[in-house]
Amino acid sequence: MKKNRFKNKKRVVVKIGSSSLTHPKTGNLDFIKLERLVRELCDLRNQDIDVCLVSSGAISVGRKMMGIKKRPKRIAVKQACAAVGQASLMMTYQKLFSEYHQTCGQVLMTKKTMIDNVSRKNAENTFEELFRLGVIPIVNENDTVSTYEIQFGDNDTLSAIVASLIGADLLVLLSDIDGLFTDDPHTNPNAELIETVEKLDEKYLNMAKDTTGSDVGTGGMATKLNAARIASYSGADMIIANAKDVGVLHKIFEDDFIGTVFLSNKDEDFYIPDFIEENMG
Ligand SMILES: Nc1ncnc2c1ncn2[C@@H]1O[C@H](COP(=O)(O)OP(=O)(O)O)[C@@H](O)[C@H]1O
Ligand SMILES: N[C@@H](CCC(=O)OP(=O)(O)O)C(=O)O
Repeated sequence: MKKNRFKNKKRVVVKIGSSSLTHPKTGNLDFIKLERLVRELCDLRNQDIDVCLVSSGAISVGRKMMGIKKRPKRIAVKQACAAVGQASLMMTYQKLFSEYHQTCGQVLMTKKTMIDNVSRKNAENTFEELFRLGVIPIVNENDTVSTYEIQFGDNDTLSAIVASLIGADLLVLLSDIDGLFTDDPHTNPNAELIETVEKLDEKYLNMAKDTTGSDVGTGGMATKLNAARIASYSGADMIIANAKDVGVLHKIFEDDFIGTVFLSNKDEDFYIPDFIEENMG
């Protein structure tokens, strides 16, 4: 891989998962982690990089606020949790971003937003305008209205779709693990970290299990590889890195980090609505 590959990236999408935003023991928000994340993102903005955050956590935060101990299965319960949790999460983000004089905004999407030509174009225009104004959009799935037929279901995929929509050149998935391993390290202690994936073929897809390492995560490594496929076709590099030190974000731009890099392989014929219809219909 070329040295300094990430130094000149202009538009980055950063996704953080629920398990990385909350303390595993209590399920409460990890304010220190969030504060550091926000500082890192503001510093990227200060370098004139367009930044978009895809943040999970609505359901887990809402679940905690309403004292629901078990992971909800019923969709209506998840939606109610998301209604409460998303508002609270945004309040926290706005407070933290304002400490760095950074404006942020909320964008909630469903699969319909991307399939319908008018709403997709509107979403694209909104993102462009937010970037022009120097705002950091914070994206999540619109969980409160998104039933089975219209949901992405996981934010790894959503973040790649957003990266594709806004023409990002880098997608970073901050996870509870260092990157893609040869097998799930939680079940196989001999699993080894893969540093670079040049071409995402069967060999890698077979390594990624859909098991999640936490009580709040969705999709495990399988959805991350799906995201890598979308990002790569769209012309964005993708990195999986560990959210335990969110300082990894500036280290990426300094080319000095631990993680898995999926190199972009732009496909000029790649058209996101077709991909969604064909693969997630
Ligand atoms: N090949 C693999 N390499 C790394 N992690 C894997 C692999 N297969 C499955 N996993 C699991 O995926 C988990 C990360 O996905 P997930 O729990 O959805 O995290 P997040 O909430 O950070 O998105 C890891 O903790 C690990 O248990
Ligand atoms: N949209 C959901 C998160 C879905 C999701 O992919 O969660 P995660 O695996 O924690 O990134 C929420 O905000 O609770």
